[in-house]
Amino acid sequence: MSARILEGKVFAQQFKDDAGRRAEVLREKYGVNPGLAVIIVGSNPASQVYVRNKNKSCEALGIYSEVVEMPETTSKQELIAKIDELNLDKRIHGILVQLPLPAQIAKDEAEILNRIDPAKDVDGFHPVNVGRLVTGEDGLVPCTPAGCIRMLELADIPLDGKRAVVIGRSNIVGKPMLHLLLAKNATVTICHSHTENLAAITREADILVAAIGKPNFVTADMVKPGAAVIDVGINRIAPKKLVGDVDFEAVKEVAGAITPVPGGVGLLTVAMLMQNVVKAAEKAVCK
Ligand SMILES: Nc1nc(=O)c2c([nH]1)NC[C@@H]1CN(c3ccc(C(=O)N[C@@H](CCC(=O)O)C(=O)O)cc3)C=[N+]21
Repeated sequence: MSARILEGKVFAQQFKDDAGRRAEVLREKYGVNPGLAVIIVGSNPASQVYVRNKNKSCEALGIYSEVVEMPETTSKQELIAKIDELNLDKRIHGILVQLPLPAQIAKDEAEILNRIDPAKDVDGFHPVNVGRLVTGEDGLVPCTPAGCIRMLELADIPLDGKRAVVIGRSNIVGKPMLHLLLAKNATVTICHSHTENLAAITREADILVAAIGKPNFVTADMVKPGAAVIDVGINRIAPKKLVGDVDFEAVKEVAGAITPVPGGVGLLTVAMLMQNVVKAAEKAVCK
């Protein structure tokens, strides 16, 4: 039997509708419109879809959005000066520095991201927000993992007591995913490039999250029959061809539920970004 396809747009639309209603309340009751600033340094082609989808979503929800384009050769000091300016800007409730950064400042990534006011850190990458996630305090949660968890809940896929396996240990997906699944009482295992016997571990997963960045990494023999498979990968294998980390055609015959790429998790990421911008604006208003 073929798996249930978890269509990203169905879930993303619900998150965006909710963000739109809350933005409307902020405008009507407080005269405040949520605002997002996206800083792009240089031109990374992989980032362009994301920027396009973010702009479209902001427009649809009436959220103010500003794209700050800085040259490829921007120095750390120049980027930090821009962040400082946006930290003080009253119209801006969310700041996102598009990753990856160009080579000459890539090594300064942590210092740069840590400069963003945690209250405006809509990516949830600042150590203050990471700490809140780990301890279970309310904060801004990274968009991709947050979207995956909300989708699993809306899709009625049980997490409590279940085995969840995350492949990938990035700060952006793998690690926050671990904490979100743990908070839902799943038993969580993280696998990564040094994991021995990876397939034996993934075959135990009731929920399998693939965030590796390698096309077709997860094959059908690695999946437990009936498992929910969440594909976080976005791999461009040709100018117009996007694939995930999961061998979709084969795995959908084994899994119970699966997300497609495109049309899956990517759309949730954008929707959760809208939620985070609105949340940051709500907190700013109620301070
Ligand atoms: N600070 C920062 N935060 C990020 O969250 C971040 C980033 N930098 N840098 C780039 C990556 C990539 N990313 C995507 C989000 C949505 C889609 C997306 O909307 N994908 C759709 C459309 C695909 C298409 O139209 O080709 C889909 O998968 O269906 C793609 C890619 C966020 N990232």
